[in-house]
Amino acid sequence: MEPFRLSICQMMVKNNKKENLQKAEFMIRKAVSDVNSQIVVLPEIFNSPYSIECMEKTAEEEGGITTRMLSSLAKELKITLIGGSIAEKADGKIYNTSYTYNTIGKCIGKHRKIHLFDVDIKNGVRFMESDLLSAGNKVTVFDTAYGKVGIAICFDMRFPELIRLMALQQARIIIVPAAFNTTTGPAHWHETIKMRAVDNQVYFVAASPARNEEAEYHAYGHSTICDPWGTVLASTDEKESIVTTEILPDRVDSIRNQLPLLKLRRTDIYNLETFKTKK
Ligand SMILES: NC(=O)CCC(=O)C(=O)O
Repeated sequence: MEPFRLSICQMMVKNNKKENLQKAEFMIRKAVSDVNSQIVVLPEIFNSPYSIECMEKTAEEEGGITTRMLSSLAKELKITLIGGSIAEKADGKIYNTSYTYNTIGKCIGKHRKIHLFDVDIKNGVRFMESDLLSAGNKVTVFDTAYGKVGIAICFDMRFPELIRLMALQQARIIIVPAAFNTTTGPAHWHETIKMRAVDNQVYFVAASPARNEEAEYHAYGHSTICDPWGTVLASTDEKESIVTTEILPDRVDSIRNQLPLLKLRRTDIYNLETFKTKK
């Protein structure tokens, strides 16, 4: 498969949905016009500040203003657009949901965050997503023009079993719209990205918003793209920027052939199981 370019738009998210949508559009267009990216990725909750109050206010149904914009941009620019995530209203509940659109504007992937970020860290961050959000219950892997892609959202990436399941379902690129913070980011962000890439021999793409010092929740930033050998191909600091790299899809096979971790698992001794979930 041919190499292609992938960009993360590490955008500054403000307390104004319309401005956030305009900023996302501006940065997506720039990633395409400046570096000709074929896959463009937005961060977690890109149309609203990451807070319970703001997510509740900005939540929208599928087919609302945000997903319409994502679909039409993907179609116009002929890109695969991983639309970060938004607060999605459905069935009287609210989910943290990521939508992916292909070059004809069709939704080809939808992931609802499975692991809700309910933490209380001494002298650090306290966040209770479950005060508002319901959890998704599906592992999300789908076909794209660039091979199979798996999507997880932020806290999901801390659960190695989930990412391994994606690799076992043939995902070659794992893309994670995220928003770590200034407590857990410096401690765990870089290591987690690297280990998930190395364990599963996948490209691992973690997209954060830029840090807004005026917001209640301070995102860590440092959007990063790591290759299947654990080499960081591109990264940034906490400021607004576009992070781009070239992806060589054949590198996944090359690394897996030389160091056949997935093949050498001892599934006679241990295995991973998934369960049928309630709707
Ligand atoms: N939005 C999130 O899920 C935050 C996850 C996070 O910061 C972490 O440390 O994990």
